[in-house]
Amino acid sequence: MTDLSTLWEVGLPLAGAGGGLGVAKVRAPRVYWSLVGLPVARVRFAMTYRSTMDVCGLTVQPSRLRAFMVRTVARRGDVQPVPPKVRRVRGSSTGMRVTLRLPAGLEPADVMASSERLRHAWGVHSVNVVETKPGYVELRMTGYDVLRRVKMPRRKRSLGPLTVPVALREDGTAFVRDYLKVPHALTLGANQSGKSMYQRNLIAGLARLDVALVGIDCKRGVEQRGYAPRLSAFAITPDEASGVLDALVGEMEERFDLLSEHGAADIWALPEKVRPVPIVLLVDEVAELFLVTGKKDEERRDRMVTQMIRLGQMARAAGIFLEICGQRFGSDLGKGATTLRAQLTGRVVHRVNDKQTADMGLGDIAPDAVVAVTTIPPDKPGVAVAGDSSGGWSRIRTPELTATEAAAICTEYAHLTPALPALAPYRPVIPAQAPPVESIPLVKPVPATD
Ligand SMILES: Nc1ncnc2c1ncn2[C@@H]1O[C@H](COP(=O)(O)OP(=O)(O)OP(=O)(O)O)[C@@H](O)[C@H]1O
Repeated sequence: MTDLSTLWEVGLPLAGAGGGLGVAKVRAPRVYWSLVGLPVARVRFAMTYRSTMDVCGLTVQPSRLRAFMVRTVARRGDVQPVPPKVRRVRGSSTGMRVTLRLPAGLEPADVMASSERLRHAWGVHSVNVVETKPGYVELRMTGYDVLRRVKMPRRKRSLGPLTVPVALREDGTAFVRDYLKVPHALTLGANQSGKSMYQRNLIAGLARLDVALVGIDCKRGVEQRGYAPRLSAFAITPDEASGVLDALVGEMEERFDLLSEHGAADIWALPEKVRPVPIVLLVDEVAELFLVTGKKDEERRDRMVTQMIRLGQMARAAGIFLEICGQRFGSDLGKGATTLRAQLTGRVVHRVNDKQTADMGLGDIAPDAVVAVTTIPPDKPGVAVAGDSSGGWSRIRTPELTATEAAAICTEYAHLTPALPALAPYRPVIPAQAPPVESIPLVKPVPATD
């Protein structure tokens, strides 16, 4: 009887706690990691650090001075190889970060090459190795798959004037679109891969900033219609798109006159009172701009492509940035496609249907990332590989945001929409009474521009 009641009193709470942790592991991985995973990982790391580094080949022979000190001062006969010095270990709600000082003879690439082995040795979900400064690397470990259910980290410091956190990286940090660092970008992906979700997150962030947004969506505006209240100009047909691109090039030339008047290299060097507002051009399904059905279309297509290339080559200094989206972007689109692509150095590639498309997106800037794109599973929409011209890349996933939520944000921040005289003919007309997203009229009749 006593045994039974002891079993009842002790066993039941234990079983309950075990069951609770099991549920937390699946339903609330952050809580589970903070309560169980992190303490275990810390102990495991501390106990196995030296041996793990040794078997991973991340140790070096000690210097002569050190060997001498060990033999004479510490009076030890055997002189052990030296692993990188652990400078800092920090836990977070998603993982653990360890700063290492590399001894002479080891370089960041050596540690990067062993990241898979380190991951298995310490039983964590992933280990990313980042060089923080010469001689130092940070091991960014995640305790669980943070991309399974995306929760963006809280912003600790204010980001720059033209930066938008768009997605979560697999190391638990925010993937930030920074227009001052990477002015023009390309987003690729097959149907249902998550391109629209990426654009929604981007526009939801941009809508809050002091920028003018210009939309080109030649699928009759189906994707961007909801953003209309926050757009300074909106084109839904190739003719309108051509007019908008001409107007943007005209605006760029005027801004260059202003820069040369003030002897400024870019708009950020201008006095605040004359500085024009930055413009972000969002192009949905770029292939629509390349389509031609006759001779007349061909002229318009060539003109549009030339204007986009000009913007890509020169518009950064004038504060005009390109954000282009499509399913594919290769030479098969037509003349000028690869020249334009070369200007778009920020790349985000979602799941694609073939390796060739992954190559189009990342082959020229981060060749190592191409294989990562081909392994994105179809049941994980929104997962993408982001690369930039530095050759670095990371796996990212956007948080879920519905079209209605993105439209509501654009309506909320509609008062920030600047009127750009050059683009006035393309300003969407929004009725005073906010209508349902589907019934927002699009643009005024477009005057002939040529
Ligand atoms: N980050 C994400 N997390 C969860 N679900 C997502 C994510 N991104 C996209 N999805 C889902 O995947 C589906 C396709 O997403 P989306 O419409 O963004 O893809 P797309 O590439 O724009 O497709 P299409 O080219 O056919 O318009 C949607 O049901 C969306 O809810």
